[in-house]
Amino acid sequence: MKTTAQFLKMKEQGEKIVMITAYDYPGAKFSEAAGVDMILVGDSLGMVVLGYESTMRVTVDDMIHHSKAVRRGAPDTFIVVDMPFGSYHGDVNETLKTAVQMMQLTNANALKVEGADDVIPVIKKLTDAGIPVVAHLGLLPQSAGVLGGYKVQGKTSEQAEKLINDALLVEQAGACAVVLECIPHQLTEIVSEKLTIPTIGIGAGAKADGQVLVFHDLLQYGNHHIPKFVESFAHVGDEVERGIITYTQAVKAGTFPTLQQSFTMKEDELIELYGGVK
Ligand SMILES: Nc1nc(=O)c2c([nH]1)NC[C@@H]1CN(c3ccc(C(=O)N[C@@H](CCC(=O)O)C(=O)O)cc3)CN21
Ligand SMILES: CC(C)C(=O)C(=O)O
Ligand SMILES: [Mg+2]
Repeated sequence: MKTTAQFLKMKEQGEKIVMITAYDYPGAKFSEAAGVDMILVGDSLGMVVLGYESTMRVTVDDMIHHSKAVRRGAPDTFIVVDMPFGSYHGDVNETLKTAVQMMQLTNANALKVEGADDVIPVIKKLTDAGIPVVAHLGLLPQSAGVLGGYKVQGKTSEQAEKLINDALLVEQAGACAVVLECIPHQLTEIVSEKLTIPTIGIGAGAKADGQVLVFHDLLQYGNHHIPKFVESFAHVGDEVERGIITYTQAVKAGTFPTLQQSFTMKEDELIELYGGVK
């Protein structure tokens, strides 16, 4: 398993960091086998796995449940778990308790929190308690209600300046990496140069130190809206659809199962049972 120190070294040496989200045992297993550097159990699971319209209804228990499965599937990969909406904005001691519970029950390597400002003390508190924290700036899905939807962030010089400053603040607070979501590529380049810790981009261009994509987006698994910044490297949904349609047709037509997929009783046992009549 890679460590935060190794991620720093990868940045120094210009080796890209590959991150993918995973939400269950098989997804984690495939990801580890493919050799990704980090897995994120994202609260995006609320949308792509649980069918909610946003990430706002995902709970700490949801995150723990899925993260445990991911750890079982990827025992040797660095796992980051999202703290969900509302779980880190109360009293900072309460947040630490929640964070400790998430770490202990899931055996994750780090937790991720969205934003700067009020979240800076949280990053400090968790880091001081020994919990590695990944920060998340730019488009903050947990604040979409306030930001006015899933919109690109940091397009004006003023917004960009605030984001650069926030990035420096989360680094100072102790963050071990920072996710940059949906910002102009030029801003990603500036932030990545200014920081010592690695930047992981999503919709943030090529200059981030690493990239992250949602499992179901990059594999096109599901019929959800796929954001513009995604490249789909496979079309798993088409295969799933084809497979289930074919199965349905086979059962209806009586072509499945055949003797090949059946269990057979020996002839003498059958004679015993029916007196030789089938
Ligand atoms: N399936 C999925 N993929 C994600 O990357 C993702 C989630 N869900 N849920 C949580 C957040 C929300 N994210 C999103 C979702 C949609 C857009 C999107 O549609 N953006 C518009 C551009 C908006 C603008 O014009 O500013 C697009 O056309 O891509 C962006 C980020 C990223 N995260
Ligand atoms: C989009 C990524 C960075 C995330 O936070 C998630 O998947 O929840
Ligand atoms: Mg998230």
